[in-house]
Amino acid sequence: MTQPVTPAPAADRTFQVDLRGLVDLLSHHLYSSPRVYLRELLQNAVDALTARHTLEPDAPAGAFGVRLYADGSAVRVEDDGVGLTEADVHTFLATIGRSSKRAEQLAEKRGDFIGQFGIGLLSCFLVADEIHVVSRSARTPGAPAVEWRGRGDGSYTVRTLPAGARTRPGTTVTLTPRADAGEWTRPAQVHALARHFGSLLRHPVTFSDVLDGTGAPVNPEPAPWARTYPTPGARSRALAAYGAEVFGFTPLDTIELDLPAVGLKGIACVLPDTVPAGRRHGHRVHVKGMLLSEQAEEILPEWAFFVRCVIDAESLRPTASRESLYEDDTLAAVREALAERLRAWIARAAASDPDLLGRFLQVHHLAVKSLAVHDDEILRMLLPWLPFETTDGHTTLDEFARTHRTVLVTSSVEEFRQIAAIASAAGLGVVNGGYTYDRELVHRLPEIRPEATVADLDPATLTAHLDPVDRETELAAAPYLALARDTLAVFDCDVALRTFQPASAPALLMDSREARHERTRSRLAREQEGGLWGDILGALRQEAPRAQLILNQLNPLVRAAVAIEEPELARTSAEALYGQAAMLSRRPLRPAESSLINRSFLDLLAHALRKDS
Ligand SMILES: Nc1ncnc2c1ncn2[C@@H]1O[C@H](COP(=O)(O)OP(=O)(O)OP(=O)(O)O)[C@@H](O)[C@H]1O
Repeated sequence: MTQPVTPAPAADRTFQVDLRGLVDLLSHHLYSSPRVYLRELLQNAVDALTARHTLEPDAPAGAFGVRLYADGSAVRVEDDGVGLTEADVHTFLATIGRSSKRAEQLAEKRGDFIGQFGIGLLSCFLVADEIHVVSRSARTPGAPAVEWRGRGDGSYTVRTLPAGARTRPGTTVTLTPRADAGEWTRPAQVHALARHFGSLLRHPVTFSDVLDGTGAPVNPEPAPWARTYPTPGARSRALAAYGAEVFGFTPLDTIELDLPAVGLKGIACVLPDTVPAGRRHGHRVHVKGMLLSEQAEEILPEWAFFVRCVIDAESLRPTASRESLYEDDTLAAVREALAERLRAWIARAAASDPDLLGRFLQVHHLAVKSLAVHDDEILRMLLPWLPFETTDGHTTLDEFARTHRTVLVTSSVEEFRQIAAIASAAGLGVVNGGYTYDRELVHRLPEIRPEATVADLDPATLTAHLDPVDRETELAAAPYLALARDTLAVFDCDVALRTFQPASAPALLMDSREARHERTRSRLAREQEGGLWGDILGALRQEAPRAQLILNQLNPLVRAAVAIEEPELARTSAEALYGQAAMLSRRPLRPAESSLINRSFLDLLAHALRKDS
């Protein structure tokens, strides 16, 4: 008997990490641009100040700060923050993915800090091969100052410094940029980046150009919404000026945003120009003053594409790259609350500032229409004010409904073009329902104006309402109509004679897109007769609806045409009437139609010249 083989216990092993590869991956592939190294250094310094203030709660607000220095050959960031002991350096600085900001025994809450992942410092390898840190801990005042040098290959050294090396608590990080990173580390650029990322930071930050000895505060003033102003007018002018400075346009209006629950403040700038529907703009998002993203889309719903915002929030969570926000419940609630704020602004304008509302709708009616389709409240507030194309020109629906008890609406722009002139001559009020949202919105008018009636208008309905001609005229015109039908048979077009206003319109071409598609399909089925496609297309066949050319008996040209005796000229005149009516409908012409228009024009010209000679 053979003994069962007992498998040897599996040995526990540990992943091997190629440090150089890991550092390269995190530092080069997480961030969008090398410039973020400065944001990460500033953020670490600011987080260290936050920890220091928690440690020394009685210290005055501006007691601890951050100082940046650059001279073209080095960038130095010095802070009066909480600092590090040698043990801290091993644990936090030298361990990728370890962050002091997650440690549970901390008095501060994790939410007090901007950082949390323990990888931000690696971004320094985007511009330098070595990170040099000197630090003294405020938590352990007796501990000596410590020096750490971390290199891009994953190696590092630590040593304690002599007692006099750094007397005050805090940390200094020095980078010696690589030759290829000069663009990001020259003094003027460091200053510009510090202002870009740090202009709203709440701790004092200064910049010094060591070469020319100049220095300047990076964030000399609080955020514009945190300042006090002599009057409400001065406040709104200052906020608009700030919007113009950051976005490069003068806002049509500036909406203040304030959500105390998440410590969010900021402004929404209403764009002064139309934006293509659906195109979303990025917003500038600061967290605890630090600029995280200029292109954050996620703080507002899609319909809000008529504003760009600058916000500063306490409790939104950035992702590891820091260039977007975590999609969590807080973000969803913020989005909802900000949307509510924009709605309230629209409601206020509709209720009490018709001038502002008019300017807003002139530019953004498309955005508002897309919003009104899904939002009953906006629909109720704004539908009467929205502009539509109608047989009375461009007008608001409210105005239009006042003169037309029954509002007729077409389902395509083409149909509107075909029948607008005739319908308005007959006293009918028609709205062009062919543009996105328009037909749907017009049909909802009775919800807010119960006295209004809305009905669809299609070409067939209108044709039925055109007056027939008397029997005698019909008989006299029969030969011409037969010839015209024969000439236009290639376009599947019937020809009829009616009387309608305006008399100046010689002919109407009644056709719809569906009818044209149906005719194309039938034609293909005929061409493919017998084949697989012929069977399939044939099975789908319906009675192919025909186009209709309706000639206007009231029009002098038509009267002259039906009396033409010369058959060639009669054919040409029918073609010319068809071509003119097709052009008036402004739909794209088929190649056969374009050549028909060409041919009939040249024939008529030749005829006229022959007659004159
Ligand atoms: N200026 C500083 N002062 C004190 N401690 C610092 C400073 N800079 C870095 N540290 C320490 O090094 C740790 C790692 O920093 P790093 O920037 O890599 O990550 P983080 O800030 O914790 O998180 P994130 O990756 O989200 O930025 C920090 O948690 C902190 O303990």
